Amino acid sequence: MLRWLTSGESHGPALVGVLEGLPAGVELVTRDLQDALARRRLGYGRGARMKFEQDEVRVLGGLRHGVTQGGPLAIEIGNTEWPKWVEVMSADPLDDSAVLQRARNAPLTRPRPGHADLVGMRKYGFDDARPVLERASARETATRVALGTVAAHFLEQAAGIRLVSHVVGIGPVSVPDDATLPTPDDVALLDADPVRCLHADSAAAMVEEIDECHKEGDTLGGVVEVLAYDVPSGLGSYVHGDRRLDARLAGALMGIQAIKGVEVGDGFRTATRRGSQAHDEIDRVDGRVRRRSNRAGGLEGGMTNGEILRVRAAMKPISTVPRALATIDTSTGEATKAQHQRSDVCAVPPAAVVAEAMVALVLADALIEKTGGDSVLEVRRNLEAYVAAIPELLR
Ligand SMILES: Cc1cc2nc3c(=O)[nH]c(=O)nc-3n(C[C@H](O)[C@H](O)[C@H](O)COP(=O)(O)O)c2cc1C
Ligand SMILES: C=C(O[C@@H]1CC(C(=O)O)=C[C@@H](OP(=O)(O)O)[C@H]1O)C(=O)O
Repeated sequence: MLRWLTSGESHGPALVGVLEGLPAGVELVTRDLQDALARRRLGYGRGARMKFEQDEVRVLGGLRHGVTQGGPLAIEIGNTEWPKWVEVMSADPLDDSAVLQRARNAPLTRPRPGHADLVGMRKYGFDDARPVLERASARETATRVALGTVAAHFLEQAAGIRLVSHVVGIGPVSVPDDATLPTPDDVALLDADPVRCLHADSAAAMVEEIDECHKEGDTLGGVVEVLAYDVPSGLGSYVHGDRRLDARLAGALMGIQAIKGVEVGDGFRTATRRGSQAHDEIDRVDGRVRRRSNRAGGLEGGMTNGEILRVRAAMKPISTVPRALATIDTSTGEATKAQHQRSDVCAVPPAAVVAEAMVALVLADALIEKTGGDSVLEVRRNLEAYVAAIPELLR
């Protein structure tokens, strides 16, 4: 079993991620994590913080001389904004009243609609939204990307599985259904595109939509897609709901801040079709079992079926709307406008990178579940034995 946990606040000293259950022998260097984190910072429409903050990565455990050791992998990502927040986020009490009176330390009492602020204050008994927003913030997704990068290295080295993510919609602009799917070889091209989209006309229209929205003091959401290539057939299971890989992928994707819907394969579009147009007919071509289409997105009965795995996640528009939304002041009960200092206009491109990381973690867990194994070599050997044992007529 592969488990992961993250800790840390948006403006605290650092975020920390722990990955437990990873086999030994995964080759990885700190630079790989830095590159993946840099990819998460890309994207047209991100706010000021992305420009002046860096992700300072340090591997604290589980990696030696560029190879995982089988023990929990611990990764620290320093918040370079920390020096400005030392007082606000101090772990120990502040006892100097002058310090407490500084504006930055004042309680936040104008909860922002669409954020965790209001309910978090009720639930955890705070009279200040600060502790709520610090942990609810999507800053935490940096840790997920770091952990997901480790999982992706494992998947490729143990099983040849490779992933790629891209943006298929921003606001009202969507990539046409028949657009060519990107492959893992397109990652550099996707990184170079401001909205992580290879369909040039759609990408241009998305940038235009972001500019328009920015001018009007508004925000945008969109849809991202993750593709996994060369996934062996038989990861996940139909035998119980919580073992279905589609359920596990949906849970992991819905666990990302601002994700409000998940589709597997053609997803909601499948519901509008007749059965004859909804499924992927089975054929035998050159002695191999093949599908005539991949509407199911590589998943049937909660298991991978050997086709390209394809999942989408819908992100709601950024909640901190510059043209501030109505709220109440929780210290007076009076009507006011929600607190706002700075924010992204659109964070759909980075959400694609985060979604890819979550899919990598779930697939890595499912692969280890199928093969067992304490080292990359053992996982590979077990996977090869499983595949070799599939009867010829089922291959
Ligand atoms: C990569 C990424 C960046 C985000 N940036 C912002 C932001 O700058 N401002 C904002 O209000 N929300 C941002 N969000 C969304 C909020 O974190 C999220 O809406 C909030 O925590 C409430 O959670 P919920 O939308 O899942 O209910 C971002 C989300 C992601 C995935
Ligand atoms: C810091 C990141 O994203 C942040 C996510 C976020 C939110 O509310 O989720 C709000 C913004 O932070 P702040 O309120 O400090 O400007 C984003 O910049 C990041 O992705 O690294």
